[in-house]
Amino acid sequence: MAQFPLSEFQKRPTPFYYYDLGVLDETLKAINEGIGQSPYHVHYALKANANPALLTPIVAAGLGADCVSVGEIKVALNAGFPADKIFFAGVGKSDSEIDFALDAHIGCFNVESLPELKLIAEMASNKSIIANVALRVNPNIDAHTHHYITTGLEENKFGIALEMLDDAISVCLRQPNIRLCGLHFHIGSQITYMEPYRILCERVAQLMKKYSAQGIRFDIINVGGGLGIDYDDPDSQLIPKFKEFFDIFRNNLNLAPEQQLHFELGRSVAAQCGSLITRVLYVKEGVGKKFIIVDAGMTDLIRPALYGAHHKIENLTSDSSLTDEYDVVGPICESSDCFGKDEILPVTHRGDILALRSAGAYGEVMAMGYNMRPIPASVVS
Ligand SMILES: Cc1ncc(COP(=O)(O)O)c(C=O)c1O
Ligand SMILES: N[C@@H](CCCC[NH3+])C(=O)O
Repeated sequence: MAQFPLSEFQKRPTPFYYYDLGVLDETLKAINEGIGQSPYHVHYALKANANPALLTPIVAAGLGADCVSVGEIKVALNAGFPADKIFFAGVGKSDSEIDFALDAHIGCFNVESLPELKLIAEMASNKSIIANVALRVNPNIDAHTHHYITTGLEENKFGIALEMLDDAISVCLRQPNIRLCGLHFHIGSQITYMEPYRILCERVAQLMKKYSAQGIRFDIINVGGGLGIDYDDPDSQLIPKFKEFFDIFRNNLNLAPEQQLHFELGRSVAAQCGSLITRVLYVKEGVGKKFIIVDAGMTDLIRPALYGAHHKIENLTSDSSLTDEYDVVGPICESSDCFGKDEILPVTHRGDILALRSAGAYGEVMAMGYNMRPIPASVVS
């Protein structure tokens, strides 16, 4: 069971994000143990959570940074990620973002289209520098996850279609200011079923074979992120099974000598160390149901409203052995502002403190000010 500093919580205004750095440390240890002696490198996807309190231990554990905006690159640099371990992904990098990233000498651009490639080449040439580039390939693999967070299908906007990869590679080889260092893939997020990763290994191996026959070698193969976590029962698997995940690649993808395999993990690094802590404002009787109205809303944690996601809800203060059934809802003027329907919880009262678990990833970073609400604070221990 997760431990919460409850007396500390009771003194604070709610809602706020709480991060347990002990859980994060265990997670980072499991990542490094899972990698072992393999030539694998994990880049933490800052989009999951860019809170500096989390980034400090992530830098210390030796992870690189996967960024999707200049804002994230700046946060990564401030947190101490070495520039050459910062990779810049994203389907719509603006001119000013490319300009900043070139000047910062980041490690690599994960390029998603031919026009973007040509722009980076032109801007690098104007600065007389060489940009490292990995081409993001759309491998047309179904990740069997929520349709909003699947990214590796032809119908998705991401990456360069397999049919166009030859063209993109020849553009790279012709451009003196581009150094083609890798191929990049990312098939989706919250993937709990490992078969799509095995299929990805097959696709990668086919491409490596095809291009090595043409004398083209990639220093880096980047297979993206996506490893899912257990939202239903976080305590049964607080630390994701990283070794099993890396083993899929160990068993299905033979790297060439000196070749590195890169991963961009976000959710599996940050989710389980975080909870959204909220107070019960009212317990309201409806027709045939009871509502727990809490002071956190979809503005603080949007995943339930956006994806129909469910975060485990725990009442941290009730000591009742009796339970009741409730819909747990927030104060926002939207019917989708609902954290759980027909939740069985200990009998709950005004003032009780609830934890919405597994909220360390895509929680605080996605908070917004709708209804003129403040962005929640964060507390670490
Ligand atoms: C290109 C890319 N890399 C890495 C990630 C991180 O994914 P996750 O948080 O599922 O590990 C994402 C988000 O899905 C992404 O789009
Ligand atoms: N924000 C999403 C995942 C998107 C991942 C980024 N490509 C979530 O909360 O699950």
